[in-house]
Amino acid sequence: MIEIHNIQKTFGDKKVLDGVSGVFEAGKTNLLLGASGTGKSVLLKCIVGLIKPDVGSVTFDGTYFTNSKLDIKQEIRRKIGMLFQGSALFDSMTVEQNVEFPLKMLTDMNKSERMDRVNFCLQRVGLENANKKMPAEISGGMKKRVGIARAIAPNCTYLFCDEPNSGLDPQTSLKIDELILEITQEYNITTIIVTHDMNSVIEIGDKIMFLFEGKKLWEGTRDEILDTDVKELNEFIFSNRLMRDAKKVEDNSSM
Ligand SMILES: Nc1ncnc2c1ncn2[C@@H]1O[C@H](COP(=O)(O)OP(=O)(O)OP(=O)(O)O)[C@@H](O)[C@H]1O
Repeated sequence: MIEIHNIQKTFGDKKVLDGVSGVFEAGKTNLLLGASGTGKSVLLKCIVGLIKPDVGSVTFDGTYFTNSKLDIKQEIRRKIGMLFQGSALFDSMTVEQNVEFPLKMLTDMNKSERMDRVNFCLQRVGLENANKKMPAEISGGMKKRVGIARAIAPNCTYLFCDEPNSGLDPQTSLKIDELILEITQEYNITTIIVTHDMNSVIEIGDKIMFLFEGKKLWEGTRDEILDTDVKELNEFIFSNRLMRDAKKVEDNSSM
């Protein structure tokens, strides 16, 4: 479980995060939802320690992270897996070498242990025959799978995904969402996903935090989101025609 308390961040004269608090539970897909520029990525970076918040704290399973000593931070960082926008694979390395990379950096496994783990993770994401391929030779969806395999390779306790569906077609997006959900539940990972994709909300939104202009305006589950009376969230959701149609169907069936 990750807890954040009163996170505030200002760049120049722009207050990007204005006192955001919340709890992200283990074994659940926790979504950070909001329009472009509303502070989702900055919040994610504050949580993982890539940006230092001006005010506020983050704890990982009760261990205080913000302002902690380096060794405590490093211990927590070892348990963090990251899936970056665009996958961020190393282009000069094979798929296998990409997944092996964090094991070399973060563990004292020997070569054969590393290869066992690489093969296990690649199999888990459905890529058992891609070991020797280069990133340029595989599709966007496969790259995301390699990114997920790399993120979970060191047995992560916490998984952060920054817009995992960016650049993917709807069908592939759904498969990636399902894979993240399955892995989260199977290994009881605390997963935080930055997204503005309403399909992901409906498919995998165990818990959703809606950010608007740096503030948390709403939180709840995918079952609650269509009935919200928060004006800004309604405007965000129903700017999507499919969502308007889904709401009509829901309203008609409850009449
Ligand atoms: N390092 C930085 N220095 C100055 N301003 C920044 C920095 N990082 C982010 N910002 C600003 O903070 C605001 C929020 O950015 P952020 O990337 O968190 O938005 P977002 O909600 O993730 O948007 P998107 O969905 O488009 O990725 C933006 O106005 C952005 O320009």
